[in-house]
Amino acid sequence: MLRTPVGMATAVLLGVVLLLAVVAPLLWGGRADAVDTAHILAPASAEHWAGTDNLGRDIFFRVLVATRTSVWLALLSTGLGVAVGLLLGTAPLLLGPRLGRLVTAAVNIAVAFPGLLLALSFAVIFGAGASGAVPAIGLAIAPGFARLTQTLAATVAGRDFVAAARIAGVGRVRVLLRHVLPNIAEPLLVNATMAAGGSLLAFAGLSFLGLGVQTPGYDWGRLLGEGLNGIYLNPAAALVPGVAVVLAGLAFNLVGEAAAKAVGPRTTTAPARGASVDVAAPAERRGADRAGVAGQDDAVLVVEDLRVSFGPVTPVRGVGFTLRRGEAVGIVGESGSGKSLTALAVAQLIEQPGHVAARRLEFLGDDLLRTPPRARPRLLGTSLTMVFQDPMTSFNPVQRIGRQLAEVAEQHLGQRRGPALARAVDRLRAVRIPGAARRARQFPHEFSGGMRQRAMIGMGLMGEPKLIIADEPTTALDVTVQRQVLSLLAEVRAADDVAVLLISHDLGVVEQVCDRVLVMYAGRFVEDLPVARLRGGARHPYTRALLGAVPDLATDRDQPLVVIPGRPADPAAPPPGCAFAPRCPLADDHCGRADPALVDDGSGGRVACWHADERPEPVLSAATEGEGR
Ligand SMILES: Nc1ncnc2c1ncn2[C@@H]1O[C@H](COP(=O)(O)OP(=O)(O)OP(=O)(O)O)[C@@H](O)[C@H]1O
Repeated sequence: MLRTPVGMATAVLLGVVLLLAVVAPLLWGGRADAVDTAHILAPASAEHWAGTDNLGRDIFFRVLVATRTSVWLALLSTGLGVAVGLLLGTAPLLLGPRLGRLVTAAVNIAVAFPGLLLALSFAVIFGAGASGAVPAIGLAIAPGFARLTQTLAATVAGRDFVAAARIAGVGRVRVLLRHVLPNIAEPLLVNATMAAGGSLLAFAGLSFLGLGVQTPGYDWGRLLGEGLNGIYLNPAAALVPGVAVVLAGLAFNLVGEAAAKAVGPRTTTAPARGASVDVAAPAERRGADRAGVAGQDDAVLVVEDLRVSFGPVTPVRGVGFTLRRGEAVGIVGESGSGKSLTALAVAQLIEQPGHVAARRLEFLGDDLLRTPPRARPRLLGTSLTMVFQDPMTSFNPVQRIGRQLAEVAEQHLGQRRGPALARAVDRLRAVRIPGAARRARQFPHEFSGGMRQRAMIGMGLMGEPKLIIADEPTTALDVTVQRQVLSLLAEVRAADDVAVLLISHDLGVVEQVCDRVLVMYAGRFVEDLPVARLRGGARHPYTRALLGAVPDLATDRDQPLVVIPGRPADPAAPPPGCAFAPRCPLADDHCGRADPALVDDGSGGRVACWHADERPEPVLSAATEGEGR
């Protein structure tokens, strides 16, 4: 913005205002206070450009000299308002959801009062004078700023890189300082600068009403009030301080945009390209013992009867599976079937009002449900890596890639900045990022989607992850890059014996990476089978329907695409009996009444269907309007 004529003019204007605030009292303080009884209330003239006041003092010089008091008091009250607003706005993040809700409610009530009314009320409470007006205006602008901060912080707090940081065990304050605030700095700065312009006007208003600066002190508001008394004799006496207030306010407002660009250019320029992976978790020393314990039965993750609910709605309704060292398991299913919630529940990332319950939820032998909440991030942060889908939210856009990787080593391995950065470069090299040292100094938006994903896997390798949870990691990538990323995942898995839980709606991706497939429908697993048996050996009508809906080279392009008839079950009202029954051509009355359990078939698979052993007619129908996935 500084390169544009308007931006430059605004910056110059603010520069002049600030310069005057510094030098005017030094240069013209004497002339502004010089009493000239021979020229009392003189109109504007060549000698006195804005006339004189009732003591014959030059109004123009008084306006110049008043710049310091006006600007200084406005900045002071803005600083106070911003500080209080930031504290209130970030309280929900720091205090947790319950106390946070109280603060949010208080802020919402305060925002409902008009700012000017608040300022006037506080000014009366604190008493007339600058020392009362500063906190009055500060407290009046704080609620608006708090609301803005809350909204912005909540948006950023829900993004994947924050979830990633939380898995990695980064504390609340650090998450706030390193991940949340830098990403909301730009709009906050714009708002703060505009608030300074507003404070300037508010202060002028209070002084004008006699509640602000008191004699013998003076600011623009006071000069404006005095000038208005004689406006018919000397309009310039009111006009000049009025113009000063407007110009200075305008300068603050317009320059906010330019300042914001200077502070956070990366947040505004980060483009969206490709998907990405998130978080990392290294292993610390005790991870080795833990692996030994887990090694007895090789189980990395044991899940039994896992349920995730939001109030009366239970989108995940009792799922169970075991993941062993080096094993790759895929969860497939239509959108909304509960795949992501299952993964988030394992990573302990379900937020209130969500509730997670399970008969067993063990990671590397530790009972996650019995681990105190404070210890969970530490436990997971050392051995769990999460790879998210959304390319825009996986990395913190305002931190260099190398720094973000290094943070993991600093946090969990206790490494110093230098060695942690060296390790970050080494890990980037390990995931085949060309020019790793140079790339480590770049920001996420300078990486392509595929590179960002590889970098995220590299972040996972900063330690020694035992489990990688990848939630649709390649959905946003083109086929070539997708293949590279999947190969990398497979390599990491093979090299370090890492277990992989891959969430995908793409059966092809699951087939490429996984040993086993869990087919999810309406919050339950309906089939669990080895990948080798997926084509040809699937027993559940839903699994077969999913397979039938994937076009292959033999698919007749002249025919409409095959879809699964009907709509996925509503998690708020799952049908009684088998949830798939309303869409299943094999369904009978019994299916509509009784929900089949997931039963071991004795040959390495499990299926939940009353008709699993029947060879059904195809459950597919041609696509019709309003139907489909
Ligand atoms: N925070 C939440 N509050 C209430 N309901 C939620 C919440 N998060 C998810 N759900 C609901 O839970 C169900 C399962 O969501 P989930 O994200 O696990 O589905 P999914 O199978 O991963 O789908 P997709 O492939 O589209 O991500 C959906 O119906 C969703 O609307």
